[in-house]
Amino acid sequence: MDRAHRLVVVGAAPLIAAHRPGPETDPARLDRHASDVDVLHAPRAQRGTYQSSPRQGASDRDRSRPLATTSAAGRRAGAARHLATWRCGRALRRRECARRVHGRSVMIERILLLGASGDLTSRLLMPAIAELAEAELLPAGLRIVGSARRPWSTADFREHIATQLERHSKVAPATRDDVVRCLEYEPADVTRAEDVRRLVGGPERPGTLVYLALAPALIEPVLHALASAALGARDAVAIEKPFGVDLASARRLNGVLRCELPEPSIFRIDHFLSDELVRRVTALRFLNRIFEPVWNAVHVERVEISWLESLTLEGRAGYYDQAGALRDMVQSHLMEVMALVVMEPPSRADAASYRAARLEALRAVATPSLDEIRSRTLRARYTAGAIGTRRVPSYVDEPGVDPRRDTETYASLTLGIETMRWSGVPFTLRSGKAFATSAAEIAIHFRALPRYVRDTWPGVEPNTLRLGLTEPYVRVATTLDGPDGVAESRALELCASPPRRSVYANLMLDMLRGDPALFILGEEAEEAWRVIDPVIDAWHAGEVPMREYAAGASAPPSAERRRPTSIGATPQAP
Ligand SMILES: O=P(O)(O)OC[C@H]1O[C@@H](O)[C@H](O)[C@@H](O)[C@@H]1O
Repeated sequence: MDRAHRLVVVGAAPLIAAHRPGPETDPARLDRHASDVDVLHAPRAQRGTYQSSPRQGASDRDRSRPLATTSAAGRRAGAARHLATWRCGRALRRRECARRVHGRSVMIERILLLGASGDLTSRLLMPAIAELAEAELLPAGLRIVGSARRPWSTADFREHIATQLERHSKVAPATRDDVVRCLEYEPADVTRAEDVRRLVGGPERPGTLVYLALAPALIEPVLHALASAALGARDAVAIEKPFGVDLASARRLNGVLRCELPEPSIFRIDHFLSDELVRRVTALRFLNRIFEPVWNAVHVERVEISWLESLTLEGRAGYYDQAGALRDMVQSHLMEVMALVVMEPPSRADAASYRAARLEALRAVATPSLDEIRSRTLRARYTAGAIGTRRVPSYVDEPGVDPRRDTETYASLTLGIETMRWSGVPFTLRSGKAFATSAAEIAIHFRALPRYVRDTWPGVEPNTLRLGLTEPYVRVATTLDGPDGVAESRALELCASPPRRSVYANLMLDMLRGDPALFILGEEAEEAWRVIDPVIDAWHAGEVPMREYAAGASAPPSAERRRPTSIGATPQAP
């Protein structure tokens, strides 16, 4: 349905209340209902705005903006602003949002950090908030309430965060002091509904972002506890990855979340999407005419997305030994990066279209068959070695690792995409820990030139486009006519500007602005698990042998060095 035809019901509160899920609600009915109706953000107990869902039409941001105004003139002005913003596209909207943040008209007035004594809060969240404070991008008056089991007072929490900011943040001491002064602390057991209700507060509370900075095992119980706190239209929830441990658990989490909040207020975090380097892949494709015409199976032979790290466990065995490289990196981050390479240009410059295009890309990934899993996936684990001068023990000897879990520290798989654009092109995703150096990039390998060209100009190489995921480079291997008619390969290199803000500052800012574009949809998480679940099952069943590589290796295990051949459908002729 087009925006011009949407139905706005003023005073729909009783209608909404009638459809709020109760214990007796049939989930199937609710799902059906949820797919054709969106409840817009309007202050609870005031006006309700009820709209038949355009799916592709309205942006999530537009949906989340309260439409209720007090006078006809105000409503007209609001509508004009609304339309202008919608027409001007994402770039302008971003600027407008920045003004709204400065102008204090953002919805989020309080951040409730559950898991406030943990590593994520100290190392990433509070430094991100401090970075935004230094850039004057925090809404004035923002309150930050930390909560964890520790029986701290607010003064204890402030002292703890001040020390952590000194270690992990580069902001000026005055900013640090300002941020610390915004902090409060309330001890709680966040798996208990009454504790969560107390933390969230009653209906008159400020618009609250509930940030679940918690261990994966706590997410589901905490979401159930949160369900009893009756989150409202001005609230939002942020959830870190991994989103579930398989398809079934991701569906369960989505079920709870969708009963509580509209999709644009659920921020499922995949921090790679907020990384300015990763985001460049869509800018490169959609803001330049020269790439899009060759971005398809006619010209591209294969695509590799690699994320190799020199990091090892870094004290995270408790989590990592249960996850492994496939769940930790491939199911979430690399599948999302692949979606950015695969997706069609969004039909509009708004969050809803952008997310829908990513989701469609993931939907098109073929579920690998057992034969494909045997021949096109690889798992491996590091053995003792050295990374530079650092001696590294075998993964199985690392503290906290249970060798019976058979956890991989390197995973690679080659997938096929069932679309007209990509049919037949193998996409290889690989990630691993304990390599000699960190190397992360997207490599688009173009098809070879016709044989007579290769015969006439020896040395001619097919083009490869490489995008750095941790370094701001874009390189294209090109060929020139060298002396004596021998082809010379040269790299055209674009050195893009370094990122402006840290990844967590970006994602925190987007949440405060209420912009969900760079957060994953529930269905995206489910599609990624659909692809990965059969691989996990086959690996557990011993269908693919565990290989080894020495810590400090400079390349993936040798079994993977073969080029993958066409996958799924027959490739189109070059
Ligand atoms: O380099 P970044 O941004 O920390 O991202 C990589 C990390 O991403 C995390 O999500 C993974 O759990 C880590 O294992 C990985 O090291």
